[in-house]
Amino acid sequence: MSEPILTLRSVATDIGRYHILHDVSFSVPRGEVTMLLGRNGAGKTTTLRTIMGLWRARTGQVLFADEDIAALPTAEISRRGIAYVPEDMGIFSDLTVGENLRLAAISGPMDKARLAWITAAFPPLKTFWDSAAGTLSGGQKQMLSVARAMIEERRLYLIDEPSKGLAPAIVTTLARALKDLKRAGATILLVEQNFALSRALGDGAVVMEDGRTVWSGRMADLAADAALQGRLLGMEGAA
Ligand SMILES: Nc1ncnc2c1ncn2[C@@H]1O[C@H](COP(=O)(O)OP(=O)(O)OP(=O)(O)O)[C@@H](O)[C@H]1O
Repeated sequence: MSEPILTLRSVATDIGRYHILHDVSFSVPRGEVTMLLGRNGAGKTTTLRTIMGLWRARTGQVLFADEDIAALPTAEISRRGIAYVPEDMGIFSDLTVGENLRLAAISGPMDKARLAWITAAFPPLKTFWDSAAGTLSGGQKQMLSVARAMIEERRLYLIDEPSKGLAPAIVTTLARALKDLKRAGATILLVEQNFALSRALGDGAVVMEDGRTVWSGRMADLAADAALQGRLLGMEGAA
C-alpha cells in the first residue's frame, strides 16, 4: 500500500445542531481506489462534503498531501486538486453537454486526447454534445457528471454513489470508465452501495456506522468474509 494522499483524523461534523459525524478516521493511499461503505445514513455523503469544506469539521484534521485543509474555502480545496462528483450530480441543466465539460476544465482549454478518452468511455456524451444537459436520461447525466470530474487530471476524485438508480447496462459502462480512470493511476474515494461494483473497483475499504469509522482494510478481505459483511453492512450471503 502506498503512502496516503488524504488522511482524516478524528473528524467530527455538525449539521445545524445535529452531531452527524462523531469520529471519522481513515486514509486514502495514492493510486488506489478506496471504497467508503456503510448503511444508509451512516455519514458517507457528510464525510465527502466535509473533505470539500461544504460542511465544516468541528474537530479533527483533514490532511491532504500533509496540509490540513479543514478550514480552507471549498474553492481552495478544489484548487489543491480534489474533484467532487456529488450524489445530485451537480451539472448545469440549461447548458449543453459540451459547455458543461468546457466549464469543468478550470485550468484552460480541454485537452483533446483526454476528451477523446472520455467520450470513448461515455459514447452518449459525443452523440448529445450539443444538447442541453437537462434533456439527458438519468444514466447519461451521471456519465456527464463523472466526465466533468475526469476532464482534467486531479490528485484525488471523490465520487458519491455513481450507480444510484441506474439500469444495469449503464452501471457496466460506468464501471468500465471508472476502471479506466483507475488504470490511469487515479486516486479515488468512492461511495457505493452496489457491492459487486465495490468489489470490482476497490483496493481498500472503509466502513462507517452512525457517524463513525468502524472498520478499514483491504476490499478483497471484506469481499471474502460474508460474516464480516453481514455484521458491518447488514448483507446476507453476499460473498
Ligand atoms: N442537511 C441535513 N440536515 C440534517 N441532517 C442531515 C442533513 N444531511 C444529512 N443529514 C443526516 O446525517 C446523517 C448522515 O447522512 P449522510 O447523507 O451523510 O449518510 P450516507 O451514509 O451518505 O447515507 P445515504 O447512503 O443514505 O446517502 C443522516 O442521519 C442524515 O439524515
